[in-house]
Amino acid sequence: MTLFPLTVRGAQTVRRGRVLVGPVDLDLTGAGATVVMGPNGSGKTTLLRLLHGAARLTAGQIKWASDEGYARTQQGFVFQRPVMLRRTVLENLMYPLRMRGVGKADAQLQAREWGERVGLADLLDRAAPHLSGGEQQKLALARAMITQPQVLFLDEPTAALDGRATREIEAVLHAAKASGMQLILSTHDLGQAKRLADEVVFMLHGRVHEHSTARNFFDAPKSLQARAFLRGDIVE
Ligand SMILES: Nc1ncnc2c1ncn2[C@@H]1O[C@H](COP(=O)(O)OP(=O)(O)OP(=O)(O)O)[C@@H](O)[C@H]1O
Repeated sequence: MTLFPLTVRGAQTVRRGRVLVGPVDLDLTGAGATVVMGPNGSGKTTLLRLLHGAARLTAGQIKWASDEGYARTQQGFVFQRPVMLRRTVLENLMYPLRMRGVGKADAQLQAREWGERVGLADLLDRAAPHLSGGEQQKLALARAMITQPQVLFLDEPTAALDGRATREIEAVLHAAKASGMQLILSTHDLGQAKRLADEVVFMLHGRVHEHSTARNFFDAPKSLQARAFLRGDIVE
């Protein structure tokens, strides 16, 4: 069962009388990687959380093509700052599988495989909170992917990382895309957006300002604000 298209109509989230995001209308067809861009405070994180069902929808609708319960099991989320269990890397990787009733031996086997895939094979017995920032983010990525969700949300997944860790994480994301996983990620890193995006959602003041193919967005942005943003100017 496919989750796409995702249909968003008049979606809005309000906190203490202030509109954080919306109203947003958006149709995502599952075209590989959707990169959400925009200046600080434009609502990227809130939009991702809304689409994932982690932020409360004050008005409007967000509908996946499949039923809601199934859609929930088919989504992973990687936060900007990873949240680790105070256990070993292996146990962190096994956790989502065990939660879904996978047997211990099988979970361990898959956890080892995924640990290897993201370059953590030598650190499986290390306490997760003792990993470096880059290692923790790789663990968070593997832990979100281990259940093989159809959609993976990533909120600035490499914001605090150096070039090498960023490259390694992007390699995992390219492999995920190639395997058919849909990515919806926010990033400040223009280079990363160009490397990963199939389409771009450009946010401004809590609204979707532009939604187009990556090629059109980077080569011929429609709005003045998007052009200014791509030039590195301050956009208000
Ligand atoms: N829990 C909250 N309570 C009140 N206001 C919030 C909350 N979370 C976010 N906001 C506000 O909502 C707006 C959108 O924030 P959001 O974090 O979604 O933007 P962003 O584009 O991800 O920003 P950045 O690039 O700085 O991470 C901002 O004005 C922010 O201050």
